[in-house]
Amino acid sequence: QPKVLQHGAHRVGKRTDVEMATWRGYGMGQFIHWGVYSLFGGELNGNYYNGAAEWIRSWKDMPNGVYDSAYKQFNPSSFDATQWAKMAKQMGVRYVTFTTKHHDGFCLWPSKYTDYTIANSPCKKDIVKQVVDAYTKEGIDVYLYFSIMDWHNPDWRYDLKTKEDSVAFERFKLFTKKQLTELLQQYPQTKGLWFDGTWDNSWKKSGAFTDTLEQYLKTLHPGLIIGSRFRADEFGNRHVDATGVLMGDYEQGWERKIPKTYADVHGNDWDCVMTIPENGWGYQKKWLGHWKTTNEILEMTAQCVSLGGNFVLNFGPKPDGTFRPEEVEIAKEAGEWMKINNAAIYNCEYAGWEKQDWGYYTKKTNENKVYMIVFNVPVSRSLKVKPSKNTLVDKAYLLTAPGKTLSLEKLDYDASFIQLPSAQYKQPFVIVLETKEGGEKSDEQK
Ligand SMILES: C[C@@H]1N[C@@H](c2cn(-c3ccccc3)nn2)[C@H](O)[C@@H]1O
Repeated sequence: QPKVLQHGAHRVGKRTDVEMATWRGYGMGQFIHWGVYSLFGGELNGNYYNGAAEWIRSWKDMPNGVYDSAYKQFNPSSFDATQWAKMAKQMGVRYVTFTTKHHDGFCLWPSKYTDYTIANSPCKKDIVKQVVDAYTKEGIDVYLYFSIMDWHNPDWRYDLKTKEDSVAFERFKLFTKKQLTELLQQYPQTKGLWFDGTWDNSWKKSGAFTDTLEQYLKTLHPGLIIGSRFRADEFGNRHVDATGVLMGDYEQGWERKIPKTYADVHGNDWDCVMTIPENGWGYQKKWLGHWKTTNEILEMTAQCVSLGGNFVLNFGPKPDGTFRPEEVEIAKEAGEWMKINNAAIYNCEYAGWEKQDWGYYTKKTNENKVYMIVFNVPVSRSLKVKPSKNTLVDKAYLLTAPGKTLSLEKLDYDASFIQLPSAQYKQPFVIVLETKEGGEKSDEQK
């Protein structure tokens, strides 16, 4: 493979513009999966599909005709985008990613390029517009999810084996470009596009097209943010090109998984998208397996921010447009915690301090402040703190009690103990460490 790629990454390292700096500081986001699949909720004739509910069309027990005519029942009587946006605002999320078209091809906006849209359902509302407008009004940035793979479009191909395949896929690529143009022109508040359904050979063999299309979209919409799941290089590599450079503005591979260490993120921007049940993004009548508690979700949020990323939690509204009670409760509880502690989540980054058992460090961007987000108080109530080299702790206090300085008992090897007052620690809490330069010079600085 040649040293210089024609259609690989065009930038090495993070984007340095203000739009990406805003994205980097979000901390917490919301994903929403809503569409025709929500009507089924993972169930048909009393049988439950044991895969992800939004994939129910691919279930062997789901006749295509049954699924493909179901949009005629899509009539969310209780849909209220303002209510959705207010719930999200209360939760403390700062961006939302909303499904405009999932793999099934049903468009939640009145696209001119297919009849399989909300305009031909009983609902008729421009759902995408209502969501974009309502969330933007609440001050939450909107990103649009778009599945390249489109099971409804007869020109979609999983692979390009014949001349006919290639002719059809050319039509499909043009259709895709037109729909994306439509979305950016009709919903200009959009800050980015979240692509999915790009793992098949047909797309991997379209590296040059993905490069040209991404550049076209960014010209159409300057500042647009697109993750690494969109592109392929001319050799069919995805996410990382043949020379090992990320293609995209952030690493978009962290779906239902969180990096273990900072090394795992390879210096890229990234976010993790996560479901509340173990799997399944669209509404599911019966959540199979474990559902995450609010404390688990807060710990995942802290974990992601501590490793320089954002945490995005998915909600799957019911066909009537309301949320499950469990989702409403999680949004409320998480919001109560975020209201008090969001300083340790918003506009924070990887601190680079040695991880301790009590929880996670985050560092306020462009400030000499490190936060300890404490989830596990040891029976000794002594929290070990070991700043990075050439950094000293000047002052420590609970975020909720800035006037009461916590004492640090010095230990060997540049570490200290913070002795917590005896109290009941029922909630995760935050300690603020005001830092200053000093201590032993790091190897590089000698
Ligand atoms: C954000 C999530 N991405 C979609 C997805 C993921 N996958 C998938 C495909 C191959 C391996 C592992 C996961 N298929 N569809 C899910 O349906 C949901 O939209």
